[in-house]
Amino acid sequence: MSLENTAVAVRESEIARGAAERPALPAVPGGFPGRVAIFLDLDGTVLDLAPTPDGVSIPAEVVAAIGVLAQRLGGALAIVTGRTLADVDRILTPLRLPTAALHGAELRRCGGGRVADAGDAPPDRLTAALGAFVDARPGLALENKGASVAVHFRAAPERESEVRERIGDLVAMLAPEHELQPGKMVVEVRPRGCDKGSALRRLMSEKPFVGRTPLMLGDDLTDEFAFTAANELGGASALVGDVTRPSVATYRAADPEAVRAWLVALAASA
Ligand SMILES: O=P(O)(O)OC[C@H]1O[C@H](O[C@H]2O[C@H](CO)[C@@H](O)[C@H](O)[C@H]2O)[C@H](O)[C@@H](O)[C@@H]1O
Repeated sequence: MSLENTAVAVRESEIARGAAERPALPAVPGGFPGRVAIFLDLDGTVLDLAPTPDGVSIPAEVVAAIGVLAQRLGGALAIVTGRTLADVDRILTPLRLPTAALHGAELRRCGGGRVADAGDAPPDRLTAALGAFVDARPGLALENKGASVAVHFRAAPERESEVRERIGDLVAMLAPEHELQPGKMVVEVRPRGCDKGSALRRLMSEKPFVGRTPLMLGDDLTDEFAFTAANELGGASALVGDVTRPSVATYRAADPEAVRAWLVALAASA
């Protein structure tokens, strides 16, 4: 069965089921009512989590498989991530895929055309206050991404509630046009209204995605926006990892290794 003609059906009854009951991502996405479009989150989905943002890597054969799939789908394969576009391009070199970066604040359309910047950077006074907060607490790290800024506490997990509380207060005081995006051992500040769901919908409204059936793979809270969008557009979604929290995802995959194997197998299938 060719990828173009295969698919996955969304079953209403699967929505919000527990992870254990969610069916595994099919080896080949069968059952979609039309041609598929694939949307991939990176960290925790395609990439194993690492101690620091720079510590991630991806096997060359997986990059190659993603490239093959993108070509086979007529370009309808996009990255949907909290990372910057520059980071995505560095990690997936030499690919230049359609990408919603910074939770959708940066958007690159298929063909590498126009990059839309939907969000302003948080004000300097907020970044400075976050920097001072992080500098005073060993184990915390600031990741300044332009339109979005992240405070990582992976090396100091005991500081989680302090980080959440303080950043919440600072954003309310200094950057009310931005909002908090919690993630894995991280709290991010992103432009209000920029989320992965809006980004997926925007890509789906344009060639070569328009008219296709979206399948979104992700692992984190931020991916729930995109799961909802994919499901509502008649597609499906897969939650990656040993996740027990409620989710609207319709499928599951055990871990990033399983996702990488799935991509390689899909690319190898005729
Ligand atoms: O949307 P994603 O592609 O999943 O990106 C989400 C964030 O990923 C990165 O942070 C996470 O991964 C790091 C490397 O594994 C890990 O050290 C960190 O604890 C995780 O939160 C990235 O640094 C962020 O900018 C992304 O928003």
